[in-house]
Amino acid sequence: MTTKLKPSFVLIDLDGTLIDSVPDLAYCVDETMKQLGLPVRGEAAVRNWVGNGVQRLTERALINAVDGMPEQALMDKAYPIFLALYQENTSKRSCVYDGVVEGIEWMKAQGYRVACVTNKAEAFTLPLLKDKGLLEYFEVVVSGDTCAEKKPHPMPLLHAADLLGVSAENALMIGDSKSDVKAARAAGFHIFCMTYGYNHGEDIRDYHPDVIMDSFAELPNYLEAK
Ligand SMILES: O=C(O)COP(=O)(O)O
Ligand SMILES: [Mg+2]
Repeated sequence: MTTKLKPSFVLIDLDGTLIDSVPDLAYCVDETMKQLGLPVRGEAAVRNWVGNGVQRLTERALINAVDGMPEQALMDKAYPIFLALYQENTSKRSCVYDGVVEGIEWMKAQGYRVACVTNKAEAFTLPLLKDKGLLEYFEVVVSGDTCAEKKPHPMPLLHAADLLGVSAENALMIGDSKSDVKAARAAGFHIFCMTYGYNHGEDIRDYHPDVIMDSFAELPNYLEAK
């Protein structure tokens, strides 16, 4: 990208973009598996399963694969166990990625409005952002169960625009996965992606975001200053 963008507002994904949440999610997946008498799955596998909400994560953990569905009876047993564990283990092992605070503070200092749009259910999103000191940066938070549809559907992005009271034109999404790219394209947003995030084991470059960044600290290279 040659010219710097001046987006009307900026939406930021949570898992794999702001916060490395996999250590807590993997702990809860493995404890759930143990309680069900199933083999633990480990952090590397869980890393490939995050991004479509906690229900889909639990389904993937049960079948030990990205695609496919478990038996409904097994899911009915597993999901409440996972939810109870994640409620107690939302943020203890999770970390804000280096550069995130610097990048957000830079954007805020330039007058950019920022909001968070995640597929994580609100009951976990708000405590996680709060515990990690990020909640105060966001004017609006749209979670995985806020709208009838999740990313890759554009609905949560457009809903965030509505809540901010601005047109969705010339807006920017910053994410880590193909769901973020697809949702942003469908909503007519610009899309920047982080190299370090979770994308189901695929290289995010294959989905051709406008910009690829290793750190939020690179944002001044791509966004206009005040
Ligand atoms: O899978 C989740 O629960 C959330 O993922 P996201 O924050 O990357 O949208
Ligand atoms: Mg993500």
